[in-house]
Amino acid sequence: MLPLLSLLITTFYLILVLFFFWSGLVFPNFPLITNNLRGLLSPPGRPHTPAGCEKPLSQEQSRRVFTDSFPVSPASKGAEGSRYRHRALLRTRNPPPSRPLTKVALAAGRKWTLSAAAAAGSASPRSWDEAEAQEEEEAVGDGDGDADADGEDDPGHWDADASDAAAFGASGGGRPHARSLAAEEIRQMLEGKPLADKMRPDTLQDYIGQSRAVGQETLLRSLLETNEIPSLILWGPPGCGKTTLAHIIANNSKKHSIRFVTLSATNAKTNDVRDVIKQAQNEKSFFKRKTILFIDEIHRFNKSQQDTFLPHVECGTITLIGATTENPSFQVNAALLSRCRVIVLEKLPVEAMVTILMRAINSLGIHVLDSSRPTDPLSHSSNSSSEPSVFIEDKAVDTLAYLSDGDARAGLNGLQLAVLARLSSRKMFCKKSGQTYSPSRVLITENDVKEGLQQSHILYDRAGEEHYNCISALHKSMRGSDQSASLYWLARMLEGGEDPLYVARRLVRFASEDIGLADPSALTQAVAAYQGCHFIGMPECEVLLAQCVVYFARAPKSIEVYSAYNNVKACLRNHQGPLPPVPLHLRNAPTRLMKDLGYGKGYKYNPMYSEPVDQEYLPEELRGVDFFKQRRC
Ligand SMILES: Nc1ncnc2c1ncn2[C@@H]1O[C@H](COP(=O)(O)OP(=O)(O)OP(=O)(O)O)[C@@H](O)[C@H]1O
Repeated sequence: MLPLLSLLITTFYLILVLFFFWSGLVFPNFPLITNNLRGLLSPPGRPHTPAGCEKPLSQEQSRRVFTDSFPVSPASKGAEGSRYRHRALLRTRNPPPSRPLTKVALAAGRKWTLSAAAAAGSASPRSWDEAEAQEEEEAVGDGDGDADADGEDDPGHWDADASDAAAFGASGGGRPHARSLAAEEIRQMLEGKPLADKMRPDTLQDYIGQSRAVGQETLLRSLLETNEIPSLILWGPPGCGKTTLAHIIANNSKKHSIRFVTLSATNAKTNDVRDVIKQAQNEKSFFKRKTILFIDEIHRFNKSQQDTFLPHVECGTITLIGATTENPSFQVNAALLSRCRVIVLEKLPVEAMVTILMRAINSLGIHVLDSSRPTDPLSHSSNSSSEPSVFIEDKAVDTLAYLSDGDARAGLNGLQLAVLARLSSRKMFCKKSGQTYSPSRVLITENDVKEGLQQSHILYDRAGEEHYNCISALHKSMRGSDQSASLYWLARMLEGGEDPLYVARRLVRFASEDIGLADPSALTQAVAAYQGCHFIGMPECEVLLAQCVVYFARAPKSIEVYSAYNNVKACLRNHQGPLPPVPLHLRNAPTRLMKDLGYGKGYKYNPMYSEPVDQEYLPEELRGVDFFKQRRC
């Protein structure tokens, strides 16, 4: 009886455990893995069709899905990341029939075309949209880099980038005309994910500019090509391509079975880092698999968090790639810095910006209008298509390239906003008129792109290095009596959102440090400007600061007091032993006792003398020292 009972209990528990595994409660990936394991084990003649997949997967695809089913990093949110990849692979097999035309469909070597998509009507559009919405949520929740660097991107999308580049000659700066697309199609393509993200290149061939860092002859390029990735700190202004370079390295390393894990210092905790390191150690010891850890905005980790990486970078458990907009000499631990190669990425030059913008414009199917040929595209009726074509002035592209100030993200997103705004306003007009829509063409002008960019092109980081760079440039321009440069740096800070009181405080200091007694009223001016800023605030106070800055640039300069005072400070700091006592005759004697002790004795009260008074004011041992002439005492 007893053995039967224990057999029953054991069987019950076994069923319970199996149920938990199967339902994914204990190990959320289990159903996914078993589903795909079936595919892996299925005989070559009978390819396996996983749930949700219209067509059967080949054995190789099943194998990829199977291995990808395991969580690889906390950044990929474990099971969620693998589900994402799973769906992504399904997506390549089952393109959504209802999905609007994406740039995938525009490029040569496209994955599917509009008509092909329309023909493949069996997959449920509803479930497809739901899956996509969920994926987008996950991508937002995980942070940008997670999705990108862990290989969780939509393969259809990213694969298309490479073919886009091939189709449009991405590295060339020319402006080939794109295939005409209807405005509505373009609008749909632009909605959702930012254009900058959609256009992120996958390969070094598509990575524009930055030739000093990753040009043909550079060491980094050869290291990347041979997949010998050293620990790196990528330093450069926003939107210059740091994350993109990491994304390219990630793509490359995946081909060589190297794990690439992404964390962002804005939301990752020390424990997340520890988890990654632990996993990297396991991978290294059990599977001899390397791990590259990409930390976006590494400067946001404090010194002790940065210390966590040190021993693991040192012993090669992880290869660290950090991205920062801040000067790493100040923001990254010296010990960590000495173990990494610092790659300085620069603001993208205008030509590179034009190339990047043209790649996007072409992929959107927008026509560039040559301003040297004065034709009015709006006056022509549309061609064969019932919808209008979209045009952009070539000078609008140039302006966008100039104004985005080397920030490709600002440029691409500015383009996206300009096009969307133009297309939406056209739509509104149609609604108001209440008439049937008559086909016309849409032109994006220079003004549209300026509005699209708005203020975002002014590069100014109030909390970071740019703040110090600009105030230093202002100070030096005033010292050098260059009034135009002084005004320029002032405006650059104020337009970038700098606190006017911060500038005013610097002016108070400048009045004494650089003008000093050459024009003592400078200090009055500066204090008045400070108070004026305090009273009226921005934007009214900008002219107060401008007046003060120009006054200072024009004023005579003297550092006499400033340097003499520095000499005194140096004298005090260098003094050996106890400081000399205050001479008795200079001491005040408010009480009888003090008088009896000799305080104030022999002091000559100057107003009582008609002649200059011969009296010592310095301590005995400093007699005769002139701080205005000599530094040593
Ligand atoms: N060198 C480049 N070639 C082609 N496209 C680029 C390049 N640099 C940037 N881009 C485009 O600009 C977008 C933003 O670039 P990225 O995210 O790499 O900037 P970043 O330097 O990491 O900026 P941040 O410091 O603000 O994170 C990319 O998605 C890509 O579309």
